[in-house]
Amino acid sequence: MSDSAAPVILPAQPNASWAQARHAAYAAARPLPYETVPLDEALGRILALDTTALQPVPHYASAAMDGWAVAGAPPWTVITHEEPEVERWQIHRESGRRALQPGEAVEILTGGLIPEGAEAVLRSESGTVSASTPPQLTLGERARESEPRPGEHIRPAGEEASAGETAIPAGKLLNPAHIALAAVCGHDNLPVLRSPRVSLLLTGDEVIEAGLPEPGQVRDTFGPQMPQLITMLGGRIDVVRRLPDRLEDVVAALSSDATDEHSIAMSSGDVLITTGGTGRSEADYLRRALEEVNAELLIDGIAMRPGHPTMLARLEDGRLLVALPGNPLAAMMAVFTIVQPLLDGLRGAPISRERHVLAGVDLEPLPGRTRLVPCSIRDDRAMPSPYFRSGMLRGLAEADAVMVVPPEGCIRDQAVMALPLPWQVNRAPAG
Ligand SMILES: Nc1nc2c(c(=O)[nH]1)N[C@H]1C(S)=C(S)[C@@H](COP(=O)(O)OP(=O)(O)OC[C@H]3O[C@@H](n4cnc5c(N)ncnc54)[C@H](O)[C@@H]3O)O[C@H]1N2
Ligand code: MOO
Repeated sequence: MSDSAAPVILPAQPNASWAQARHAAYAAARPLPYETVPLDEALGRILALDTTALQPVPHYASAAMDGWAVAGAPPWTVITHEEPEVERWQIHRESGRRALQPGEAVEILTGGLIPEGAEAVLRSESGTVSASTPPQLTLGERARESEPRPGEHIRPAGEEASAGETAIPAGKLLNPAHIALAAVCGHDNLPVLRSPRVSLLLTGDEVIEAGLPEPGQVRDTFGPQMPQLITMLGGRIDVVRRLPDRLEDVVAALSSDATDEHSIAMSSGDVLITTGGTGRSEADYLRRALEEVNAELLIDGIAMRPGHPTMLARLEDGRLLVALPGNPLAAMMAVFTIVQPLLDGLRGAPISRERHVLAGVDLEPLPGRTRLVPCSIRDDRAMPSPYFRSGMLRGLAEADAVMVVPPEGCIRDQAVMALPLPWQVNRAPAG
């Protein structure tokens, strides 16, 4: 967290509703301080300060077409310069070297300097130059009757922005066009809000990282994808660590006091994300560890399925901690429900928006619980996947979105909320 940001005090939300949990996570975040990054690293970041034009844009009056800058009425005497030997990069300056008198013209390239006195640019295809000395320029057969109109094909200086004018206001989520505009305005770097650093702490002694697990073991589903998923959501992973299922190791990883060599160095991020161990069994240490480090619980369980044991806490030093359940689908749904809005808030972005879909089937009520169901969109209807249980991944892997089914259920053709998947936001919806 930013040192300057006062923590938001929220009442703990035991068994918060799904919507409360999302908003509490967003509200718990305060945008981080800004940093300055080169233009090619600014894409997707939030602009921290207004970007002004450092000089007029464009910064000189130039030709929009290849041809001749002309003054007065035709025919024009084409002037040439005495010193044609110029370096290649200066070629666009040549046309502006001396002022034109009425009845004169000078060759000009697209982007070339408009000389003083010029009134228009005549396109090369609209003019004919005689072989005489000095050469005379007249309108060619292909010229339009009114050509050239006053000011035609001249891009005036400052047409897009004057010097000092705000070209991109603070708070914008920077897209490629913003970056290009910042370059044109003369910037090499941009001030952007710092991306939230995320430390990922994976628990589960039964979890293996490669090969085929034996009964009682499971393959790790978080390590190979969660860092990239967090990156897609605008975070930056600083460490990924595995913790043994032992209270003192979990406490050490969360603690900013040097309880042992694992302290803070393991998890220095603005946000800590843990996986597993959220339960109340003898083997689950997360709750006890949070108590031991005096964490303030902001969300203690969410009335949703899957993912109900999810927690959000603030550690004494201000870092935020999201405890994801160990079940693979439950953890992913908890990421969409609270990690995404938390990262939105920390990076100064608006809360990511849900969309609406039409339910493709009736879904039974589940009193008191919101269900998050992977679905595919077929014929504009959301069809829930049969692989929706908390340990299953096939449903999400094939999904186009996640339906947010309210506790009272829904009927076919009813509009229900849906979460777009972070890896699909740039794709057209499936039909
Ligand atoms: N008596 C109760 N038992 C359980 C409840 C309950 O309310 N009462 N809730 C169930 C639900 S729902 C969930 S979700 C889980 C939450 O459990 P934990 O967060 O403590 O997670 P673990 O017990 O550590 O693991 C659960 C499950 O997930 C597997 N796992 C863990 N890490 C990974 C990983 N990196 N990759 C793949 N799979 C992982 C782990 O092996 C377990 O099978 O509690 C239920 N029980
Ligand atoms: O809440 Mo658990 O996450 O249903 O599987």
